[in-house]
Amino acid sequence: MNTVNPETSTEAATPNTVIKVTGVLPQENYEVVVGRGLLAQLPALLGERVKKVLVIHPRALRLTGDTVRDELEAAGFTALTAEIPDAEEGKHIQVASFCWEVLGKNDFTRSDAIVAVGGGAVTDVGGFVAATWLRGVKLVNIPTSLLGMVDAAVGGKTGINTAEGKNLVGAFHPPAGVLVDLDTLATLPPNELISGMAEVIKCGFIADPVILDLIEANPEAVKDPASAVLRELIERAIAVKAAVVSADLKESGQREILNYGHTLGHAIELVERYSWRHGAAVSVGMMFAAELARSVGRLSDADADRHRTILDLLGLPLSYRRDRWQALLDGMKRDKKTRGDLLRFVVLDGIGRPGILDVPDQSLLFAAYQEIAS
Ligand SMILES: NC(=O)c1ccc[n+]([C@@H]2O[C@H](COP(=O)([O-])OP(=O)(O)OC[C@H]3O[C@@H](n4cnc5c(N)ncnc54)[C@H](O)[C@@H]3O)[C@@H](O)[C@H]2O)c1
Ligand SMILES: O=C(O)C(=O)C[C@@H](O)[C@H](O)[C@H](O)COP(=O)(O)O
Ligand SMILES: [Zn+2]
Repeated sequence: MNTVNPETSTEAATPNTVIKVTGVLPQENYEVVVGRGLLAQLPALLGERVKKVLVIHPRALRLTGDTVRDELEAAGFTALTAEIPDAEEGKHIQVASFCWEVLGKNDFTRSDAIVAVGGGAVTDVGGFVAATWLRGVKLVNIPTSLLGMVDAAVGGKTGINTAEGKNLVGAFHPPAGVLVDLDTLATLPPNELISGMAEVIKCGFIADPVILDLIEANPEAVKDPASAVLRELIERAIAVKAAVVSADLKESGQREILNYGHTLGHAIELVERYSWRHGAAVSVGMMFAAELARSVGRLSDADADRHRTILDLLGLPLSYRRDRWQALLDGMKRDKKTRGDLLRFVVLDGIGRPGILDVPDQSLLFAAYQEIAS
């Protein structure tokens, strides 16, 4: 990891960083490369057996998608693009079906590949298409949002939404590699960068307190896509995620900690019909989890209050509508961590000390919600 003096420095001349993800099977091992100008690495990542590549990208990133296709064509691949609806609209069964149709009509075989280029929504649905086409073909992720870089493109969770909730259909399908090209952040809207910071902060709370210290010391530098401090945060967050998924790819236990703030967060996204950014919803979800942990005596006042301080410092939301409690509760019941009637939450016993809280008593949840409701 490139530790830097953050205030003024940029990271433009920093060499690429490689973070390894390991698994039980050989195909679960891959590298996340962080740097600039990384497209040149794509042909080697795909390998010589791959002849055809489908580049899946959102409409909003047509230029980037076309650039990737052209680079692949120049390297001798047959490359096609599938342009899909932007953001959460893309995480839909009809979009997956459209991609399957393109793959079928163009005779994609098991030795061909998919490259997902875009934010987390695109790597989620592109990954789902890769996981399901012929029961699994090679996938390379090129995340272009901060959230995609630090979280969605890494770890092999792929999926789509259904009318009942977020990510309810999906598969674990690790990519063959992830190219985190920091050049792509130049065009990312500021609110999307802030949304991605919520997942970075999540990694700080569950595993790496240095992340929190860096943000508190440099609240402006973290919003600058060229800053050295942002790069260090990206690498630290990826390192947290890589370590967790290397230990527990299929979420049989430890991986649940990456869901910190998501039980309420996903319910807010559903209630808001996906008009909220994922990171914004997770921010409120972390506030809720902190209040819950405080209320049962697991988290100190100081550590719970630090949630408010740091999320507020970046302008992330801290509260949600009081009158939506019942709808939120209904949404939370469909969370994947739920077992029967038992709602389960990732909570902290301290910064960097995540655990699970089983909640059979809904009045406990309601009381904690009152602390963040507006
Ligand atoms: N699979 C996982 O482990 C995992 C982890 C975290 C989040 N997610 C999922 O990721 C999604 C959120 O990802 P997101 O925040 O990247 O949202 P997103 O994919 O909707 O992208 C956000 C917006 O930014 C635009 N965009 C992306 N890169 C850009 C760029 N470089 N320049 C200009 N515009 C750009 C997109 O087109 C979109 O409009 C959610 O669906 C969430 O559930 C998945
Ligand atoms: O990788 C994981 O595991 C996570 O939980 C990361 C989350 O940030 C991400 O939003 C994930 O998609 C949530 O997964 P879900 O299983 O709760 O749908
Ligand atoms: Zn998330």
